[in-house]
Amino acid sequence: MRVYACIDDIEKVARSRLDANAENYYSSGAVDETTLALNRSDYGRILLRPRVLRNVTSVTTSTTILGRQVASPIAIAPAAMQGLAHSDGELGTAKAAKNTASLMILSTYSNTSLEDVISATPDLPQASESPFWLQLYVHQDRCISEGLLKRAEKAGYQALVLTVDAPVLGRRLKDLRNKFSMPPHLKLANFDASQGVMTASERNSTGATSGAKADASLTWKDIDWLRSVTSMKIVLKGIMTHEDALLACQWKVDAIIVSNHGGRQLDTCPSTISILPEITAAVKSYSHAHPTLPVPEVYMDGGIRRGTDVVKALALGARAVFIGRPMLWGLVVGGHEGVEQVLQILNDELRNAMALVGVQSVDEIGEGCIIRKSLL
Ligand SMILES: Cc1cc2nc3c(=O)[nH]c(=O)nc-3n(C[C@H](O)[C@H](O)[C@H](O)COP(=O)(O)O)c2cc1C
Ligand SMILES: O=C(O)C(=O)c1ccccc1
Repeated sequence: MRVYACIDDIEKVARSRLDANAENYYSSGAVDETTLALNRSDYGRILLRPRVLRNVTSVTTSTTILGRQVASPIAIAPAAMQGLAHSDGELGTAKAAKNTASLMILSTYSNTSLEDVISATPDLPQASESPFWLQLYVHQDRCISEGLLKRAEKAGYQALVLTVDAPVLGRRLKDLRNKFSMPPHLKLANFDASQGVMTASERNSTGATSGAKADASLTWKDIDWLRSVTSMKIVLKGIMTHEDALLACQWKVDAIIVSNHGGRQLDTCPSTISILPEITAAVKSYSHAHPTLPVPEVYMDGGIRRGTDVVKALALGARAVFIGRPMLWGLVVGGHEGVEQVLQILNDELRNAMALVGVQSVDEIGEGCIIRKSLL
């Protein structure tokens, strides 16, 4: 396939190839798209400090995520309905995850079943090597979600990622105007028709009021319910305040993802990079107060488009970052090869930025690498 210089070049081509329905669904943020824009522009307010003469002949990006060795701190965020991007859908993304030894979170609302995603990578040595986590939207009928979790555990998923920022769906104006709906040739492959799982369009029209099948009644107590039905590790996706970060510590979840859902949920909430320091500080203070207790790992997503963005996120305390739209753009331009190229470009840029900042390993990336203007 064609070789691209950067993620923005891939995005341009991908967006021109999609029909308006899919292009708008993928690119939109909520309402005025204020948060969507901040997720990008706030990286520009953090500057990098190049340290020199430090021997950077062997820069490595390898790290661990929830104890699993990975080649890079850059991982794949869950995104619904990847069949809109490419006929391979989630199978393409899964293949790219395998080929690049990256971690991938599969969305509840995938067009490929969670079992088929795992079988796309049959040559993994053992289930514990599986690079897959499952994102969960809890159904009003809890039995349906329990069934999904049992299937995921059996198939070899290592963690469940509970998305906590979407009790109702954000108002994406273009989708409302287009009356966005999933094309009839696609299915929500983790469910069968009798389970009454809504399509995105149904959720759009009902999500803010009543009748949606996603369970808006979820509270912190439901973490105990999740623990009672699965032994997978638990990750909360969508934490944006220090209060909720502390609650996540108290509820002993394994990890949190600082995320505002790519600016698609509550518009005018802050960018993730601007709120990350507040979250990592809260988790650190909990850890100091409870030195014998394990604390959640902190990851983030939102607006990562450059290797330098990754350095900034790691400098502010994230252990890993997830990419949403860039993965979708890669899938559009080249199926699994396109996603691989996206990961390749970001990892090349990350290694380049690390060498120029003067560090050889991700552990060396810290506050000393950046100059932070006040972001709020
Ligand atoms: C088209 C699209 C679909 C998404 N679907 C889901 C989903 O099913 N579950 C979920 O937790 N997050 C979903 N997200 C949010 C992403 O996981 C992630 O938080 C966000 O895309 C990160 O921002 P970025 O796109 O700027 O990288 C979706 C995002 C997009 C753009
Ligand atoms: O579009 C999204 O961001 C998303 O998370 C979602 C929610 C419901 C159905 C499909 C996707």
